[in-house]
Order: sequence, then structure tokens, then C-alpha cells
Amino acid sequence: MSGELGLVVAPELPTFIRQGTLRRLARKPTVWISAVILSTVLFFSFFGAILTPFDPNLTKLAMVNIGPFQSEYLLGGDRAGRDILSRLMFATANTIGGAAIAVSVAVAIGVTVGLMAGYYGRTFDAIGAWLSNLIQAVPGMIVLIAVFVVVGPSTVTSMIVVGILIAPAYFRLVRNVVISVRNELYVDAARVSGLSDIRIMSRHIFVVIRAPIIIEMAYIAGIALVIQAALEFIGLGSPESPTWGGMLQDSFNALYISPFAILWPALSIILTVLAFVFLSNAVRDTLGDPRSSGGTARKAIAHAVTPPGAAELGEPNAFLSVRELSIAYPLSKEKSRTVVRKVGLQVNRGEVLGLVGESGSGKTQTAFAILGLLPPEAIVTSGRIVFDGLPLLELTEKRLNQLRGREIAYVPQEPMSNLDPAFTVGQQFGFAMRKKLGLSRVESRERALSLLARVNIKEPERVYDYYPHQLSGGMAQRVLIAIAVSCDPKLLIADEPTTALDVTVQAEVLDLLRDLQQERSMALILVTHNFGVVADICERVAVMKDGEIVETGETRAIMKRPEHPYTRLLLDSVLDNVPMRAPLTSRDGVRA
Ligand SMILES: Nc1ncnc2c1ncn2[C@@H]1O[C@H](COP(=O)(O)OP(=O)(O)OP(=O)(O)O)[C@@H](O)[C@H]1O
Repeated sequence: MSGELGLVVAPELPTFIRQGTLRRLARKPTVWISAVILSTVLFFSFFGAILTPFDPNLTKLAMVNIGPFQSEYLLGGDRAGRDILSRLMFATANTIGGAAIAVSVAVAIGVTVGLMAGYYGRTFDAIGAWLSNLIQAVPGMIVLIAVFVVVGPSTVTSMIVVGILIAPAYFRLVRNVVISVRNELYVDAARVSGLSDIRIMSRHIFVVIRAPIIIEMAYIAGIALVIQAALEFIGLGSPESPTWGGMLQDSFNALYISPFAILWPALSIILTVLAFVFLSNAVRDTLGDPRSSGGTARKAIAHAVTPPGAAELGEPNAFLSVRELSIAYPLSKEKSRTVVRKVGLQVNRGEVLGLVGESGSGKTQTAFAILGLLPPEAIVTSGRIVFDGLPLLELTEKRLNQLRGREIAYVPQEPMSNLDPAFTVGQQFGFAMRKKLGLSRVESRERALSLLARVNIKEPERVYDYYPHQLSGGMAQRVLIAIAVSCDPKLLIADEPTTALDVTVQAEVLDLLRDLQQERSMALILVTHNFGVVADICERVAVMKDGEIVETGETRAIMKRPEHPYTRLLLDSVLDNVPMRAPLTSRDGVRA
């Protein structure tokens, strides 16, 4: 990668990938053959009933069990003297319709329950798994026979039941895929941005599961077709609506008299099922892991909404005040581990506070408590957080969602892992601005382009259409910062925003953060383990060790006279190893 842009791929890549995928698919003969078979089947399922050469129910005594290619009945006559070709064409709609019903029911139930179970986990997951196990434990054929006895012969009913019986396959597939992505940073980032669960599921999660769902659909359609044929074959179908399975049973009864009659429905079933299976395999082999087209690219966002307008709750000068905050994680029923202990912080409007400490000292937990993003197992054992007059720990999730992104924004540690690989930079801007600011598509594009230019992205128009894997690490972090400030938040929390970047880019990103903070008079909490970064842009600093604030005060004062031995240790490590950058510049541009 070179220079600022550090581009790794041509901008046309996303289109190229799709065209390349289609080209690779088209090179496989099985795909062609399957596509031809399925198109033909689809054609006849729509038009078969009107194209039949004879009435499919017309019986002619002379044609009873007549062989193929011997009369006007091209494929011969069945044991009632009806034209086999006409019946085959007529039955296509019922057969494919039945399979479509089963697939639709399986997708509707399996995907919905799998999505909820994977995303929410816990009770949803337990209920979903229990239902799935229950359905699998029930002998399907007995259920189908029971339904047949109670409801009577009905292809629609039996295919609905088949759909329910197949749904666990979708449930497991979707649940597992969702579990593998629900803790991805870009999903967290979407939460931080204040997107609702429904939006996160439809935008960020569904995009991951849709490819496996579609691939699985072809398999399931094949399975549904086989089950339907089997049901009809054993007489559990409706004689009023001819299907290939029903024709199979009919011709089986006359096997010794008219051995060819069974060939046509059997061939239709076998070819269609094979076409479904081969097509599904080919698509999966070509696409591979549905997430892989983004390469190493990952996901992202950070932004926000709604002015609080609430009454001040004391501490009029402290824009953000954290008091006596303690956070613990349960180890067993009786024991828990405290990871943040009686932490107190204060950030004024437009101020930059550095939260510095070694890895594991509790910085991120403190930041997450402010954002309302602690994991469900975390227990806030004491404390109060007041932001712009609002008691954050007492707000509902909905209210926090409104605040996140608009009032409080977040810039995460790993830029690449925080951008959603499935969406372009422009789309990820749009999620934030259209929802939080109510901007139109055109307005959000204009704003995004000017923000991209502001964070020193060259050729913003091109980068706007890039997917994350086309960005260098530095560009990705700039994009994330631009998205974070896109809704003009009053407080920005940047969690080790430069850790994943190389040294020269680190300095540029810090400069950018400092400039944006000053331009917008944002309060900024900079979480870092590096005192050099603190010295660079923070007016005040709080030093954390083992979950506690051990020292806090003005950066200059603490750098001159650190009181706590741990602060001295942190300072020494910077002075020993890292060249210091230019001293802190105050907001009026005067060097301190
Ligand atoms: N879900 C969790 N369950 C149990 N303990 C956790 C959980 N998340 C974090 N912790 C613990 O909380 C402590 C503080 O973690 P935190 O992420 O706040 O550290 P940090 O100072 O931000 O470090 P880093 O710079 O490495 O991110 C750590 O000891 C960590 O193991």
C-alpha cells in the first residue's frame, strides 16, 4: 500500500466480483444443464395447464395403457386412458407449487426463529433449540398420516406440515451463522450508532445469512419434492390435484401392463431434484463462504441521535460525570470479579480527557458503561453516570439508542473490524445520517462527501463507493471517524483509535481527532495505554490501574509531577521508548 490512499484493489472490484462469480458459474456444465431443466419446469408450472395437447382428465378407452410413441398420446396413455404428457404438464404446477409451499413455510419459521435465537441468545435460543429438537424427535411420517386422517387429502396442508418438519434445518443454519457474527465489532458498532435491533438484523445480519438461505433453498426444494412424491406414492395426496408423485403411484399399479408409464413422472422427479441439488452445490462451490468476498475486510460505524433536552440533574458544569462506578462479572453463584472499582470521572463541554492505563485496567468497561453497551452478564454494582443532565444508567435501551450516535459517538479500536464488509462506505454513512438526522439520500451523500474530504480522504467520490476491503487501515479509521462525527455528537469516545495503525498514520489520525474536536467543540474521551498520545491531545488525564483511577488532573501538571508510582511508570515508558510529538496545542491555537 502506498501513500495516503493505500489502495489495494481497483474501485470496480465489487461489480467485478459479481460478474466473475457469474462467469465462473456459467463455465460449469452442470449449472447450464440444471438451469435449462429448472427453467423448463418453471415454464410448465406456469403455462403447463394451458399448453396441454389434450384435456388431462379426458379418458379414452382406446388409449388405456397404450405405450409411448404409438398414437396421438406421445408419451402413451395411463390406466384410465388419459394422455400422460398432458397430465405431466398439468401436474407440474401442483408439484412445484407444493414444494414452494414447503420451502416458504420452512424459511419463514426456521429463519425467523434462528435469527431470534442467534441474535438474542439465552431464553430465545433455549426455546428455539427445544422446539427444533421436538420437531426432529417427532416421527414425520406419523404426523403426516395423522394430518391426512384428520384434515383429509390435501396437498397444501401436507406441504405446510412438511415445511414445519423441515424448518429445523433452517433454524440450525441461521442460528449458527448469526451466532458467528452477532459479536462482530461492526454489529457492536451498529448498536453504538443507535440502530434498533430490527434494523441491525435486517441490515447487518440478514445480509450475512441470505446467501446460505438461498443456497439451502435449492436443497430444501429438492427434499420437499421427494417427500411430496413419497406422500403421493403411498396415497396421502389429493386425487383431485394431479402431481408427479400421484402419477408415479398410478403408473406403479399398472407396472406389468404398461412398464413405460412410470418412466415419465419418475424422470421428471429425478431430473428436477438433481437439477436443484447440482445448482445449489455449484453456487456454494463458487461463492465459497458467503462472507469471504470481502476478504479480510470487516465492518463498522459509529454515530448518533436526538437531543436530550432534559432538565439538568445537578452538576451543572460537568457535561459528563461518572461517580463511584463499579462493574463486576459473576464468577459463580456466590462470587464475582470487580473489574471497575468506584471510578469517578468528569468531562466538561469541549474538553479532551485521556483515560490511560495498561491493558485490562478497565478503560473499555468504563467507556462501555457510558455508552450503555456493557455485556448482559456485567453488573453495575454501584455508581451514577450523568450526561448532559441525563442519568444514563437509568435510561431505557430505546432512549440510549437515541442518544448513541447522535449525542455520544464512538470510534473503535480496530477500524477494519468495525466496517461492515457487505456495504460501501457511502451506505454506511447513510445508515447513520438518514436515520439519525432524517436526511434524504442526496443530502446524506453530499454530507458524507464533504466529511470524507474533511478527514483528508483523497478522491472522496471514489472512496464513497468503496467496500471496506478496498480501504487501507488508515483510510478505514478516517472513515470511521467521519461517520462518528457525521451527526455532530457532543461527546466522542475514541477507544485506542490508533492502536491498529502504523506510527505515521497514528500521528495523522491523532491530528485529525484533535482538529475535529476543536472545530466542533466536542467533548472527547480518548482511551489509550500510551501517555504519548495523552500528552499530544488531552487537556486532562485520568490514570487507571486494576479498575481504579489512581491519579487524575491536568495533563501538564501530571506530566511534570506525577504522584502515583504507576503514573511515573507509564510516563517513563513513553519517555524511554517513544519520541514525543509537538506539545499540546490549546483550543485557541497557542502552544501550551
Ligand atoms: N464479558 C466479560 N466477562 C468477564 N470479564 C470481562 C468481560 N469483559 C471484560 N472483562 C474484564 O474486565 C477487565 C477490564 O477490561 P477492559 O476491556 O475494560 O480493559 P482495558 O483497560 O480496556 O484493556 P484493553 O486496552 O486491553 O482493551 C479485564 O480484566 C477483562 O478481562
